[in-house]
Amino acid sequence: MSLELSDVSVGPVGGTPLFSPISVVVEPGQVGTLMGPSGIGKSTLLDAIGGHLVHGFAVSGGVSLNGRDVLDLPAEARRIGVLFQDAMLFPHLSVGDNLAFGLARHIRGPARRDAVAEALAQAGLAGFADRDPATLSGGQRARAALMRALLAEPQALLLDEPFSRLDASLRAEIRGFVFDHLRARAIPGLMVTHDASDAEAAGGIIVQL
Ligand SMILES: Nc1ncnc2c1ncn2[C@@H]1O[C@H](COP(=O)(O)OP(=O)(O)OP(=O)(O)O)[C@@H](O)[C@H]1O
Repeated sequence: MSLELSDVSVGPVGGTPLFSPISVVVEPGQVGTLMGPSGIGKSTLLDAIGGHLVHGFAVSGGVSLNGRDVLDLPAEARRIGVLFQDAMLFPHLSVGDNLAFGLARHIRGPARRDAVAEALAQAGLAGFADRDPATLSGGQRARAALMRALLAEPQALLLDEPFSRLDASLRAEIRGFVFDHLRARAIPGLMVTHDASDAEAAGGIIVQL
Protein backbone atom coordinates (compact mmCIF):
# COMPACT_ATOMS: atom_id res chain seq x y z
CA MET A 1 0.00 0.00 0.00
CA SER A 2 1.46 3.34 -0.98
CA LEU A 3 0.01 6.82 -0.84
CA GLU A 4 0.87 9.12 -3.72
CA LEU A 5 0.16 12.84 -4.07
CA SER A 6 0.74 14.34 -7.51
CA ASP A 7 0.78 18.12 -7.85
CA VAL A 8 -1.77 18.51 -5.07
CA SER A 9 -2.97 21.81 -3.67
CA VAL A 10 -6.11 23.12 -2.02
CA GLY A 11 -7.81 26.48 -2.01
CA PRO A 12 -11.09 28.32 -2.15
CA VAL A 13 -13.25 27.33 -5.11
CA GLY A 14 -12.27 29.58 -8.01
CA GLY A 15 -9.55 31.26 -5.91
CA THR A 16 -5.79 31.08 -5.51
CA PRO A 17 -4.37 27.78 -4.18
CA LEU A 18 -3.14 28.07 -0.58
CA PHE A 19 0.30 26.63 -1.41
CA SER A 20 2.36 25.56 -4.43
CA PRO A 21 1.34 22.07 -5.55
CA ILE A 22 3.21 19.26 -3.80
CA SER A 23 4.10 15.76 -4.95
CA VAL A 24 5.11 12.98 -2.60
CA VAL A 25 5.07 9.19 -2.44
CA VAL A 26 4.76 7.53 0.98
CA GLU A 27 5.72 3.87 0.83
CA PRO A 28 3.97 1.14 2.87
CA GLY A 29 4.76 1.47 6.58
CA GLN A 30 6.54 4.79 6.14
CA VAL A 31 5.40 8.09 7.63
CA GLY A 32 5.78 11.27 5.59
CA THR A 33 5.69 14.65 7.32
CA LEU A 34 4.00 17.88 6.22
CA MET A 35 5.35 21.05 7.78
CA GLY A 36 4.72 24.71 7.14
CA PRO A 37 3.51 27.96 8.66
CA SER A 38 0.21 28.26 10.48
CA GLY A 39 -2.70 28.78 8.09
CA ILE A 40 -0.85 27.55 4.98
CA GLY A 41 -3.39 24.76 4.50
CA LYS A 42 -1.92 21.61 6.07
CA SER A 43 -5.11 20.51 7.83
CA THR A 44 -7.18 21.44 4.80
CA LEU A 45 -4.92 19.24 2.68
CA LEU A 46 -5.46 16.29 5.05
CA ASP A 47 -9.21 16.97 4.92
CA ALA A 48 -9.05 16.82 1.12
CA ILE A 49 -7.12 13.54 1.13
CA GLY A 50 -9.53 11.95 3.61
CA GLY A 51 -12.59 13.19 1.73
CA HIS A 52 -13.75 15.73 4.32
CA LEU A 53 -12.93 18.98 2.56
CA VAL A 54 -15.02 21.84 3.94
CA HIS A 55 -17.63 23.48 1.74
CA GLY A 56 -16.18 26.24 -0.44
CA PHE A 57 -12.76 24.62 -0.82
CA ALA A 58 -11.49 22.53 -3.72
CA VAL A 59 -8.53 20.21 -4.26
CA SER A 60 -6.43 20.07 -7.41
CA GLY A 61 -4.04 17.36 -8.58
CA GLY A 62 -4.22 13.64 -7.89
CA VAL A 63 -4.21 11.44 -4.81
CA SER A 64 -3.88 7.69 -5.19
CA LEU A 65 -3.73 4.73 -2.84
CA ASN A 66 -2.07 1.64 -4.27
CA GLY A 67 -2.39 3.21 -7.69
CA ARG A 68 -6.15 3.79 -7.32
CA ASP A 69 -7.29 7.39 -7.64
CA VAL A 70 -9.31 8.35 -4.55
CA LEU A 71 -10.38 11.96 -5.03
CA ASP A 72 -13.58 11.04 -6.83
CA LEU A 73 -14.55 8.50 -4.16
CA PRO A 74 -16.77 9.33 -1.17
CA ALA A 75 -14.85 9.44 2.13
CA GLU A 76 -16.12 6.06 3.34
CA ALA A 77 -14.91 4.31 0.19
CA ARG A 78 -11.37 5.68 0.49
CA ARG A 79 -10.33 3.55 3.48
CA ILE A 80 -8.25 6.41 4.85
CA GLY A 81 -8.09 6.77 8.64
CA VAL A 82 -7.48 9.95 10.58
CA LEU A 83 -5.91 10.58 13.97
CA PHE A 84 -6.43 14.04 15.45
CA GLN A 85 -4.96 15.90 18.39
CA ASP A 86 -8.45 16.45 19.81
CA ALA A 87 -11.52 14.26 19.85
CA MET A 88 -9.31 11.28 20.53
CA LEU A 89 -12.17 9.22 22.01
CA PHE A 90 -15.93 9.72 22.12
CA PRO A 91 -16.71 10.72 25.73
CA HIS A 92 -20.19 9.15 25.82
CA LEU A 93 -18.96 5.66 24.88
CA SER A 94 -16.98 3.19 26.97
CA VAL A 95 -13.41 2.53 25.90
CA GLY A 96 -14.48 -0.81 24.39
CA ASP A 97 -17.37 0.76 22.46
CA ASN A 98 -15.01 3.43 21.19
CA LEU A 99 -12.79 0.75 19.69
CA ALA A 100 -15.77 -1.22 18.37
CA PHE A 101 -16.83 1.93 16.54
CA GLY A 102 -13.86 1.39 14.22
CA LEU A 103 -14.93 -2.15 13.31
CA ALA A 104 -16.89 -2.98 10.18
CA ARG A 105 -20.58 -3.58 10.92
CA HIS A 106 -20.55 -7.14 9.63
CA ILE A 107 -18.22 -8.14 12.49
CA ARG A 108 -20.77 -9.08 15.16
CA GLY A 109 -21.28 -10.70 18.53
CA PRO A 110 -18.33 -12.59 20.02
CA ALA A 111 -16.09 -11.77 17.04
CA ARG A 112 -16.64 -8.10 17.80
CA ARG A 113 -15.80 -8.50 21.49
CA ASP A 114 -12.74 -10.59 20.65
CA ALA A 115 -11.42 -8.04 18.14
CA VAL A 116 -11.81 -5.26 20.70
CA ALA A 117 -10.19 -7.32 23.48
CA GLU A 118 -7.27 -8.18 21.22
CA ALA A 119 -6.76 -4.53 20.23
CA LEU A 120 -6.97 -3.42 23.86
CA ALA A 121 -4.35 -5.99 24.80
CA GLN A 122 -2.07 -4.74 22.01
CA ALA A 123 -2.44 -1.24 23.43
CA GLY A 124 -1.56 -2.42 26.95
CA LEU A 125 -5.20 -1.84 27.96
CA ALA A 126 -6.41 -5.37 28.66
CA GLY A 127 -9.51 -5.22 30.86
CA PHE A 128 -10.25 -1.57 30.05
CA ALA A 129 -13.30 -2.25 27.83
CA ASP A 130 -15.88 -0.95 30.32
CA ARG A 131 -13.90 2.10 31.43
CA ASP A 132 -15.07 5.66 30.84
CA PRO A 133 -12.53 7.34 28.50
CA ALA A 134 -12.34 10.27 30.95
CA THR A 135 -10.62 7.95 33.45
CA LEU A 136 -7.75 7.12 31.08
CA SER A 137 -4.36 8.80 31.16
CA GLY A 138 -3.30 10.83 28.13
CA GLY A 139 -1.07 8.04 26.89
CA GLN A 140 -3.74 5.38 27.37
CA ARG A 141 -6.23 7.54 25.48
CA ALA A 142 -3.82 8.07 22.62
CA ARG A 143 -3.10 4.34 22.32
CA ALA A 144 -6.82 3.53 22.40
CA ALA A 145 -7.50 6.12 19.69
CA LEU A 146 -4.85 4.56 17.46
CA MET A 147 -6.40 1.12 17.98
CA ARG A 148 -9.85 2.45 17.07
CA ALA A 149 -8.40 3.87 13.84
CA LEU A 150 -6.55 0.63 13.02
CA LEU A 151 -9.58 -1.60 13.65
CA ALA A 152 -11.18 0.04 10.61
CA GLU A 153 -8.30 -1.47 8.59
CA PRO A 154 -7.34 1.76 6.86
CA GLN A 155 -5.12 1.65 3.81
CA ALA A 156 -3.50 4.92 4.86
CA LEU A 157 -3.53 6.96 8.06
CA LEU A 158 -3.54 10.76 8.27
CA LEU A 159 -2.16 12.26 11.47
CA ASP A 160 -3.00 15.88 12.26
CA GLU A 161 -0.69 17.01 15.07
CA PRO A 162 -1.64 13.85 16.97
CA PHE A 163 1.00 14.19 19.68
CA SER A 164 0.89 17.90 20.40
CA ARG A 165 -1.07 17.62 23.65
CA LEU A 166 1.33 15.08 25.14
CA ASP A 167 4.34 16.04 27.26
CA ALA A 168 7.80 15.35 25.86
CA SER A 169 8.43 11.86 27.29
CA LEU A 170 4.92 10.62 26.59
CA ARG A 171 5.11 12.15 23.14
CA ALA A 172 8.18 10.08 22.27
CA GLU A 173 6.59 6.92 23.63
CA ILE A 174 3.26 7.36 21.86
CA ARG A 175 4.68 8.32 18.50
CA GLY A 176 6.99 5.29 18.66
CA PHE A 177 3.90 3.17 19.36
CA VAL A 178 2.01 4.70 16.43
CA PHE A 179 4.89 4.46 13.95
CA ASP A 180 5.66 0.84 14.97
CA HIS A 181 2.06 -0.18 14.34
CA LEU A 182 1.98 1.51 10.93
CA ARG A 183 5.25 -0.19 9.99
CA ALA A 184 4.09 -3.61 11.19
CA ARG A 185 0.88 -3.31 9.15
CA ALA A 186 2.57 -1.70 6.11
CA ILE A 187 0.17 1.28 6.29
CA PRO A 188 1.52 4.55 4.85
CA GLY A 189 1.10 7.56 7.14
CA LEU A 190 1.03 11.28 6.44
CA MET A 191 1.57 13.49 9.48
CA VAL A 192 1.15 17.21 9.99
CA THR A 193 3.34 18.59 12.75
CA HIS A 194 5.08 21.76 13.89
CA ASP A 195 7.57 19.71 15.87
CA ALA A 196 10.91 18.86 14.23
CA SER A 197 11.42 15.93 16.61
CA ASP A 198 8.16 14.34 15.36
CA ALA A 199 9.44 14.61 11.79
CA GLU A 200 12.80 13.16 12.74
CA ALA A 201 11.21 10.28 14.66
CA ALA A 202 8.95 9.50 11.69
CA GLY A 203 12.10 9.02 9.62
CA GLY A 204 10.25 9.52 6.33
CA ILE A 205 10.14 12.18 3.68
CA ILE A 206 9.53 15.75 4.89
CA VAL A 207 7.49 18.08 2.70
CA GLN A 208 7.54 21.80 3.40
CA LEU A 209 4.37 23.65 2.42
N1 LIG B 1 -14.05 25.91 7.55
C1 LIG B 1 -13.34 26.88 7.02
N2 LIG B 1 -13.94 27.93 6.42
C2 LIG B 1 -13.22 28.93 5.89
N3 LIG B 1 -11.89 28.99 5.89
C3 LIG B 1 -11.23 27.97 6.46
C4 LIG B 1 -11.91 26.87 7.05
N4 LIG B 1 -10.98 26.01 7.52
C5 LIG B 1 -9.78 26.57 7.26
N5 LIG B 1 -9.93 27.75 6.60
C6 LIG B 1 -8.84 28.64 6.17
O1 LIG B 1 -8.01 27.92 5.28
C7 LIG B 1 -6.64 28.26 5.52
C8 LIG B 1 -5.85 27.00 5.84
O2 LIG B 1 -6.21 26.49 7.12
P1 LIG B 1 -5.57 25.18 7.71
O3 LIG B 1 -6.26 24.89 8.99
O4 LIG B 1 -5.59 24.11 6.68
O5 LIG B 1 -4.06 25.63 7.97
P2 LIG B 1 -2.91 24.84 8.73
O6 LIG B 1 -1.70 24.94 7.85
O7 LIG B 1 -3.36 23.48 9.11
O8 LIG B 1 -2.72 25.75 10.02
P3 LIG B 1 -2.23 25.41 11.53
O9 LIG B 1 -0.80 24.99 11.42
O10 LIG B 1 -2.42 26.71 12.23
O11 LIG B 1 -3.14 24.31 12.05
C9 LIG B 1 -6.64 29.27 6.65
O12 LIG B 1 -6.54 30.55 6.08
C10 LIG B 1 -7.96 29.06 7.32
O13 LIG B 1 -8.41 30.24 7.93
